[in-house]
Amino acid sequence: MSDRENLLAEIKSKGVVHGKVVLSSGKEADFYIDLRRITLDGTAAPLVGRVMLDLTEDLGYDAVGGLTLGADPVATAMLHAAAARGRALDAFVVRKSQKAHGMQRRIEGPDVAGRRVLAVEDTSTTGGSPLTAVQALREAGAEVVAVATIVDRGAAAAIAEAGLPYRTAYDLKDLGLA
Ligand SMILES: O=P(O)(O)OC[C@H]1O[C@H](OP(=O)(O)OP(=O)(O)O)[C@H](O)[C@@H]1O
Ligand SMILES: O=C(O)c1cc(=O)[nH]c(=O)[nH]1
Repeated sequence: MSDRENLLAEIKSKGVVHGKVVLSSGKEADFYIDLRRITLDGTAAPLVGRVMLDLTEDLGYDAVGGLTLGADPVATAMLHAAAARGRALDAFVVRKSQKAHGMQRRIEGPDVAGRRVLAVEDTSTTGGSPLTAVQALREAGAEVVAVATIVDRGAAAAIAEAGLPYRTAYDLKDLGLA
């Protein structure tokens, strides 16, 4: 099986939780896709790195990250998968608010100013989380080339409205949820 097929099987078996939940946006849903159970899983996380690199390989970026916490292990999986392929790819973490002490940074990691960066998420429903990261990255002087998620739950229109390309490895149909 390919990495993409293997990762889909991992998500279906370990990441989908059925039952009433309140989402980040405040909306209610009948299922939750808990991708922390995938991006922090020793078998699935390396697949995440390779699948997300393959999905975005034509985009020409040299740093990757997004809004903490969901985006963080996606970005580091990509960093390590890129290193294994001989490619130097930096990661960064966008804080939900600027740190009040220490370096007082909103974006942690190597500087992103003047660089082409990819904004990632584990999953997105409204686009709100990746677009918050995009705004912070643009304020920091980065050029955001696109947004990419592992599983899309419906964020395409919001991301297109922000003028950005959007890539997703899987949608709800792939998971048998739509
Ligand atoms: O904002 P949306 O585009 O609709 O996407 C949904 C968000 O919900 C989850 O994070 P959550 O807000 O639960 O926070 P966490 O990453 O800190 O767990 C997920 O990781 C996305 O960031
Ligand atoms: O919209 C969300 O908050 C959300 C949905 C989902 O399936 N998984 C997740 O982590 N967040």
